[in-house]
Amino acid sequence: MTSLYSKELEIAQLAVQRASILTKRVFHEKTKGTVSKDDASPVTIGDFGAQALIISALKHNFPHDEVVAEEEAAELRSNSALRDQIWELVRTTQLDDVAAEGLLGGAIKDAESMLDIIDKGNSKGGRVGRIWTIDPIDGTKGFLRGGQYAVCLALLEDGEVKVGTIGCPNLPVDDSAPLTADIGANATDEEGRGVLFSAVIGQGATSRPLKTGALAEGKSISMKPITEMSNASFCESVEAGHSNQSESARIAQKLGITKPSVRMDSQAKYGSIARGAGDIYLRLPTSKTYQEKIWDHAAGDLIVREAGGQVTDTKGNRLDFGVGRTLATNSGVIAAPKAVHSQVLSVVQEVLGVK
Ligand SMILES: Nc1ncnc2c1ncn2[C@@H]1O[C@H](COP(=O)(O)O)[C@@H](OP(=O)(O)O)[C@H]1O
Ligand SMILES: [Mg+2]
Ligand SMILES: [Mg+2]
Ligand SMILES: [Mg+2]
Repeated sequence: MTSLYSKELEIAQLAVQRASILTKRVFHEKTKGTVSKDDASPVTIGDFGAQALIISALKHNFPHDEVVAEEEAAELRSNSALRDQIWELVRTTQLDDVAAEGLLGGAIKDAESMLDIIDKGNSKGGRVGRIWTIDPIDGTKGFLRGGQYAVCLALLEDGEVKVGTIGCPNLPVDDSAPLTADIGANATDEEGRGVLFSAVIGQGATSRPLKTGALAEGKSISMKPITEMSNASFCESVEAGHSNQSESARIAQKLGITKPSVRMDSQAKYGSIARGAGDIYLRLPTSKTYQEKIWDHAAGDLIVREAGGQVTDTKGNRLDFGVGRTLATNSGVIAAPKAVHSQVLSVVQEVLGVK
């Protein structure tokens, strides 16, 4: 393995696999340690634990890189019961392949170190240098419902996404399985579920079964060309508060799309269109003030573009990951195969009244 970013890709994939094991364990626990964040969104012991395991692996391999991660340990420093619950999970979650676990640097020393590691995800981001961005559980609401969720990791270099990995424990392994709305209670551990999507800039996108040890062999994936808009399928968030679902319905109708939208949580949407299970992903702003977070989009943006897609905001600009922890200069997301992206964008702009 001598290609560019091969070590980063291998570590990212193994780190996402290990964190995914932890999230699946949490899913089966009766109490998920759910607490409400300042913005009223939920976070669970799975989010904190997965973030600790991923940052630990990154710091072991790339000690000088910065990290922008979603969660912070402040709440855990004043809630030792919650801290101990997370520590128990983190302490006892490993890959079941000794060599792979060794590559990630093995276990974290103790509960205090775990809190410090979680807080190493506090970089401000920006346009200079190597910055990893982590969403330890994307779609936490989906996770709690037993629907789709994703463990997401991407490497930015000078503001550009170079490596992206998304682990989707509840998506079918089969790339050709049709896209289905999965809003909950379909749950984990079913045979044939769990997929890991990845991409490296200039090297294409892949999918492989999500394993508990060494990496499975990957297959190249690509977006499906849309021959008839009437047969296209588009996906969007389950959450009406995250994306305007009445505007998306009007856009779909104007495009001639006849199927109802497929609503699923998390960056599983990006992975699903990248492998041709779906065609278009729309995320339409619900407020003028909300700024999308870089960890919600970085891996998906690269995976879709490397699979033959285009990703822009509603103004037609590429997502800019170099402005900080948020996509402060962008609004919404339009992801579609390259050949039809401009057609989709112009209808989006017409319906939203965007110049
Ligand atoms: N008002 C809002 N508009 C758009 N996205 C929002 C939002 N409030 C929260 N989100 C983000 O939406 C993400 C989930 O994406 P989706 O809606 O596609 O499932 C959440 O990620 P987390 O679950 O990691 O917190 C959260 O960051
Ligand atoms: Mg969150
Ligand atoms: Mg998220
Ligand atoms: Mg999250």
